[in-house]
Amino acid sequence: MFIESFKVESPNVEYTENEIHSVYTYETTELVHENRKGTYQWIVKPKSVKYEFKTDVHVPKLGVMLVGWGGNNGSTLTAGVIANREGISWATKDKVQQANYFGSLTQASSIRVGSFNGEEIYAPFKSLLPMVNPDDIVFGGWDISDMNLADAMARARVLDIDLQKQLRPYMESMVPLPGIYDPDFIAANQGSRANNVIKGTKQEQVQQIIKDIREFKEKNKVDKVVVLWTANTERYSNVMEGLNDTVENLLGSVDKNEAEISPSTLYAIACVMENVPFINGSPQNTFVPGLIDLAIRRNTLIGGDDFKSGQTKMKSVLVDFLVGAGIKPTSIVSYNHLGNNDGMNLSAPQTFRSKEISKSNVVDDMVSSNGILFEPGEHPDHVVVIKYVPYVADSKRAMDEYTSEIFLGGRNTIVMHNTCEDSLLAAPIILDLVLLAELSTRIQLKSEDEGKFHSFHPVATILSYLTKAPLVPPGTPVVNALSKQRAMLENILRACVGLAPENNMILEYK
Ligand SMILES: NC(=O)c1ccc[n+]([C@@H]2O[C@H](COP(=O)([O-])OP(=O)(O)OC[C@H]3O[C@@H](n4cnc5c(N)ncnc54)[C@H](O)[C@@H]3O)[C@@H](O)[C@H]2O)c1
Ligand SMILES: O=P([O-])([O-])O[C@@H]1[C@@H](O)[C@H](O)[C@@H](O)[C@H](O)[C@@H]1O
Repeated sequence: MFIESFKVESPNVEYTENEIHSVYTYETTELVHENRKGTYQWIVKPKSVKYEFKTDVHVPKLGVMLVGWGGNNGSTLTAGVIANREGISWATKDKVQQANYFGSLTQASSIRVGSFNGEEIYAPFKSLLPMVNPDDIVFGGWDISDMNLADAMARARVLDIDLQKQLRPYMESMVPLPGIYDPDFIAANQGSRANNVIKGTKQEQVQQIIKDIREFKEKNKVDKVVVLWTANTERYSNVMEGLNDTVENLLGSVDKNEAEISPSTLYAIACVMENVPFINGSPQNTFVPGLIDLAIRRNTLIGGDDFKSGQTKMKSVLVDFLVGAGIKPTSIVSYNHLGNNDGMNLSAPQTFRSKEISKSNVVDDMVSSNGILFEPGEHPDHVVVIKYVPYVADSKRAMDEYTSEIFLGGRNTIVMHNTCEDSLLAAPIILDLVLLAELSTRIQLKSEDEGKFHSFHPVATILSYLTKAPLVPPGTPVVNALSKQRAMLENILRACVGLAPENNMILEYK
């Protein structure tokens, strides 16, 4: 059965006018490796840690500024939110389609809250904690192309024509602000659209971004801004001592107009200096060490990298299933072709390499979790191929082959064809990223060993379900298995309202 909302009644949860305050016992383990009677043993000790969570229930008026606003993802997301807000429906060749938020975890998925009279009871994921209603988001942003959002939507060739016609009046007045353009970091084929760029030194560009954010906030009277990069994939920046390895060196390099500081890092510096969350939806290493340290120093949320939308999302499910079932993946070949501008940009070797890295590392944690199947350092053959085929446009065609070893020397091969409508899959993920980033900045926590409440670590691992290459604080394990990432996110939000983690035991019926 599905319910629309619920309230937790517990001595561990207090709802006040300003916050939800919960006391939560975190059950974990402590491991020791000790010499017991002459032999070393791994000892696992269950451990309980008391936490308190406080969630500010005042949902802000949220402004979202997209870098690459005029792109396929940016225009599709903007269009989708307007269509939902205005309750637009449109004719397709099959039926009259209503706007929806399908593909958004926060807007279209559910959680189990218990059972009632022998029936499992589920509620909307978004009913866990007060979240921004996406219909209320004010969009803005930057693009190196000056095309207005209505024309950008048409250029993207993602949405039905009848929908586009109804949206045009809302979007034609939306024009991206000039962006920071550096041809050295994206494919040369992007140069023809770069007619809307910020001139000046890197420092002047950073200051312009800061000014843009302030003016956007003032003009739209928003309480908070979140900035998200959905611009083209850049090549990796070289990380070098003295250049970008520390805060001082990074900011010094900007002052010296060092060529190796990328546009995405400049946007991120501006956001962190302005205490505005910055999320990287692409695979490049925007977050060089100096920037991570700057975000930590200023306690400003950063998150990324690279939306996990289709082929890789499936991979983080399938490999988790195989390894979890004791089946040994030995060869993974991921091919796809696409014909949008993203694909055209990725046709350059240096930008493709950024994507190849994020699409390849996604199985590392699952492989290293099973020493029965894999020797230390052993991993499946893993190949990623991306081809640019203009005709298919945004309708990316992914073809995967997973070969595994099974019982008694058997072989299992899974072949999959997955038509991922890239922007229609990515847009809801962008929405979740900005909504969850905003929510997480309203949560404070404190363990029994800590004297005062504090925010989550600025490097937002809570967003990892939505990214191919989760950005984590130094020394933190990277988890890519989709089910674990979703469980982590849901269980943290459950803890904020004093609900135990979903353990799927349903002992009541055992
Ligand atoms: N399913 C998906 O679509 C998906 C999944 C994962 C990652 N991504 C990443 O998301 C990004 C956007 O994808 P898309 O399909 O919307 O691409 P797109 O090419 O349609 O849009 C990118 C936009 O960014 C603009 N741009 C480029 N450099 C800029 C800069 N420095 N400042 C401001 N604007 C700039 C371009 O003019 C373009 O309008 C890409 O990096 C892509 O790899 C997409
Ligand atoms: O998320 P996913 O479908 O695995 O990966 C996608 C790639 O397959 C595609 O080639 C690229 O253009 C998209 O930006 C996205 O990164």
